[in-house]
Amino acid sequence: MMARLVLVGFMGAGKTTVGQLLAQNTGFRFTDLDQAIVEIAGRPIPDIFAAEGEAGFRRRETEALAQALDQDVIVSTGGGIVTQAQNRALLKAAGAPVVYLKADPEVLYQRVYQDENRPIANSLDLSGFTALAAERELFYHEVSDLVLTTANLSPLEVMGGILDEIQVK
Ligand SMILES: Nc1ncnc2c1ncn2[C@@H]1O[C@H](COP(=O)(O)OP(=O)(O)O)[C@@H](O)[C@H]1O
Ligand SMILES: O=C(O)C1=C[C@@H](OP(=O)(O)O)[C@@H](O)[C@H](O)C1
Ligand SMILES: [Mg+2]
Repeated sequence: MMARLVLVGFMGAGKTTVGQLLAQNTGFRFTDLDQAIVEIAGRPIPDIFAAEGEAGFRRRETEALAQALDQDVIVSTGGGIVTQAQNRALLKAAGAPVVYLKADPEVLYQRVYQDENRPIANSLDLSGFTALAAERELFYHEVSDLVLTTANLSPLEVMGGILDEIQVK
């Protein structure tokens, strides 16, 4: 069994929102890796970061990714999924189409910097956030089959853009 579709992209790109919409629209089950990690850990993401460090969170994330890719689900990843070589290898070998949701860091920053559930966004100023996006940019391209620029698109329009290009069935 394998995943139907995987969404990647930087924090705030709409992976969780659009993944949920895609699942509703196609009837497939939905797995958000962050939600899966929180369920297994029994505590919210900032608490995992505080107790286990980012390294602890990344170990949990790789495990959650490997599991989800083996299931019949639509998968939304966290923005840092591509920072680990092992995760990039898993994504490239997954067989499922991987879609990169792309938008300007300025737009993304406004969406997430005040969100207390996103410890990394929370701790960075705009220039740090932009630099981190730039560091990851090549990796998102490396793992993805389709790049969708989401500027000015609503979540429903982003979903439509994906379904125009990829047959999720
Ligand atoms: N296309 C969009 N246009 C405007 N706001 C969006 C869009 N996609 C997501 N959002 C909003 O931005 C925030 C981050 O979205 P989310 O789905 O959590 O992103 P991600 O999972 O990629 O970090 C949420 O408040 C969400 O409602
Ligand atoms: O970019 C990152 O390093 C992270 C992104 C988050 O997911 P979203 O991309 O859904 O915010 C979450 O996995 C964690 O806070 C770390
Ligand atoms: Mg998310």
